[in-house]
Amino acid sequence: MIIQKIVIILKTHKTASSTVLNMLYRFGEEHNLRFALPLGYQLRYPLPFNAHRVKGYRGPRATEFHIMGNHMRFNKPEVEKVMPADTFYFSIIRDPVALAECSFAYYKEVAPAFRKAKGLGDFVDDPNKYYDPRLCNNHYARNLLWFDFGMDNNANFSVELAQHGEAMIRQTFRLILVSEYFDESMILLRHALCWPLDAVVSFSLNARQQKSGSNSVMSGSWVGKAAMLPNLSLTDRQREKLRQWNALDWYLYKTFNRTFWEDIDKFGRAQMEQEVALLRMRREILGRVCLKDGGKPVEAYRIRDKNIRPFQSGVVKILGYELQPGLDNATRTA
Ligand SMILES: Nc1ncnc2c1ncn2[C@@H]1O[C@H](COP(=O)(O)OS(=O)(=O)O)[C@@H](OP(=O)(O)O)[C@H]1O
Repeated sequence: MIIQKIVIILKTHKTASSTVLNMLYRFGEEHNLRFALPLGYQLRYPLPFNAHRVKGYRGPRATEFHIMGNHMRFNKPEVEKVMPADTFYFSIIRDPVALAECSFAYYKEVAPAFRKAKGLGDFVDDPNKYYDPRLCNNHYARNLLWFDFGMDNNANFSVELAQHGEAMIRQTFRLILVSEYFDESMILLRHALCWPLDAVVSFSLNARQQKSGSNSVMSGSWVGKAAMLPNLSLTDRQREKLRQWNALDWYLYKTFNRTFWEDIDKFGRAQMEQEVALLRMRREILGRVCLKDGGKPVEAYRIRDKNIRPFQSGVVKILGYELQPGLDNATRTA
């Protein structure tokens, strides 16, 4: 089996995709691979991807890139101009309810549909009161996965449409990972790419600080702002309504979740358990070596090295890691 070095991840939003992309960056750097990076901010998102947004692009297949993974709205013909024909396409999905919670918290001030809603529950009780499909950035509020895959997130749900979208995805993407089963996803990915286990060991990035009062990393300044946190609590009925509101995403999630477990059955459940256990062990060892306080994510201001502080958006805090002091350079950059 040959190590696959030419890959694209369609970096869907709020699905743990930054954690995955970070691994691709690490693998690419180790193997001297060339990245298709955005010319400026992002790859034209939320507009459909255009090859000219890639730094160093000089026409169809003029420059061979190995890895592409920044946020984009998928647009196959343009992607094919940048990436070689034997590129391995994959992506990652997340339960639309969890995705909506994360998106609401993160894009509360960015998506007009979320801005006026007091909480996610209010929003979903009457989404049409808040949601105008014509307004920029409202795609964060409805069928965000479907949108990122390049399709119309405002289309009315029908089984035919959903199946058509599914078929388009299957035609191009060899693997769809599932955020809720991140470790199992990493094992499937590493086998599909013939990568060593250590290439898929990672620490979760972009975690959102969850609740006030429940976390030992809380600080005085944070407690003071807790009242501004968006209300994300949902009843079972509201969860169901969220699935209906995001019916296209819900279809994708159910369908590809099924395929994911079929793939695991083909791989072998026992083998999967063994590899997941190994992966977790490697992560724990690395955490003890590299991260302070056993690797517990902390608020950005606690991280002394400003270069590794996580990007912040909205009113929720995005957590990062404080490195173990005194790491030698080789360990630090590995
Ligand atoms: N390994 C792993 N397993 C499960 N979940 C994980 C993992 N890594 C990141 N995350 C969660 O993914 C959310 C951030 O997603 P993204 O990195 O895709 O966000 S972004 O679109 O790039 O801004 C964010 O979710 P929330 O915490 O619910 O906001 C992260 O906690």
